[in-house]
Amino acid sequence: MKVFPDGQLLGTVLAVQANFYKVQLDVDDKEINACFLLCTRRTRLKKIGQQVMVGDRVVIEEPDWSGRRGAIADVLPRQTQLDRPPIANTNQILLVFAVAEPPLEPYQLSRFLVKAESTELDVLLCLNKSDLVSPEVQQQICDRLLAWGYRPLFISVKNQINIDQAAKYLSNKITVIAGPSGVGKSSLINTLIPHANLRVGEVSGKLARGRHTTRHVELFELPHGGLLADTPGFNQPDLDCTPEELVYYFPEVKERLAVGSCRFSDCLHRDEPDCVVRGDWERYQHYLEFLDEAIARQTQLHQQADPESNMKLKSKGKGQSQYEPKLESKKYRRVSRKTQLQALQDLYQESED
Ligand SMILES: Nc1nc2c(ncn2[C@@H]2O[C@H](COP(=O)(O)OP(=O)(O)OP(=O)(O)O)[C@@H](O)[C@H]2O)c(=O)[nH]1
Ligand SMILES: [Zn+2]
Repeated sequence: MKVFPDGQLLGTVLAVQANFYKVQLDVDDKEINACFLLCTRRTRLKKIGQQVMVGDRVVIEEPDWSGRRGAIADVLPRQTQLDRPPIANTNQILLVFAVAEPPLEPYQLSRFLVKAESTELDVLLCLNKSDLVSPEVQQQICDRLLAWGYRPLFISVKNQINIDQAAKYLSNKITVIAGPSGVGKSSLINTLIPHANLRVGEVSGKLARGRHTTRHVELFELPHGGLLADTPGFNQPDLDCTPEELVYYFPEVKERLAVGSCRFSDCLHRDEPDCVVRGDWERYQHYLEFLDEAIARQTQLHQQADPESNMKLKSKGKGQSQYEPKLESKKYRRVSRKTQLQALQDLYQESED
């Protein structure tokens, strides 16, 4: 256990309930069983408005070992922050799809991938139920996804194929699992973490997923280190990026943009001349469809906002000012972490609808 000279301890918040935080203390020795304390938040943190989230790295003071209690004295700076689900320090998203039952739909997979990429976290792709298709079909799917810029891991929870490999990807990281309904996410979590006890194959009433249960975010500890959070099943995630950002969420196009650039800096890669993106790559049609959505969404937002929202007030000196169109600089502006990480929020909202 890491103990600071003044008796402080370091740990990770696994769950928040009412005003209590379940904190897993860091242990140096893997043989020692993880140690949990139920903690409160120091008044000083409340006063400065410092929230404590699931996933936060925290400093614990005054541990009471017999009562398994402690107090959170400080929160270390967050590396990442998802707002819905509210989880700090997530490293990656594990996208789970099935090769069959339900059938693998390229358009739906593409949507999930773009949504996941928009968080700017690492994206892992597991294709479950590989027991249901031949090795030849798996190879075809694999070749196709390689061209999309992804190397999928074929697994079968039923036949315990490649589960160790999947576990390796997750070790010592904080991972959020996502994917459509019925692909085997709960089955995978249960096989990775037997004590998680998620109910499998029920349409409603699942732990933390049912319509009528209170949203409860919890990180489950993986046996070989690392933490895993479940997300509710959802079928069509909403894309909420801007038209300019969209293209960057297709890994197979990033290469084209790395070696060349379009004639127009605000090119949306539809019918503009001298465009390096337009071409015969498989998901170009998906790109065009998602782009239409993003444009429609942006137009709607502009209409709701101030009518002068696409104009900015420019000072002309001597107290005078005048409206001018805003420059299209968004494409080269890196989107703020917060905006990117809000992308997963819809997964939660939609499942609650
Ligand atoms: N053939 C086969 N069936 C599987 C496999 N993994 C899970 N299943 C079955 O697929 C069904 C759905 O599994 P779940 O784990 O509930 O799927 P889920 O992704 O958690 O579904 P939601 O909770 O609706 O999001 C269950 O009947 C499982 O028994 C597998 O590897 N092969
Ligand atoms: Zn272009």
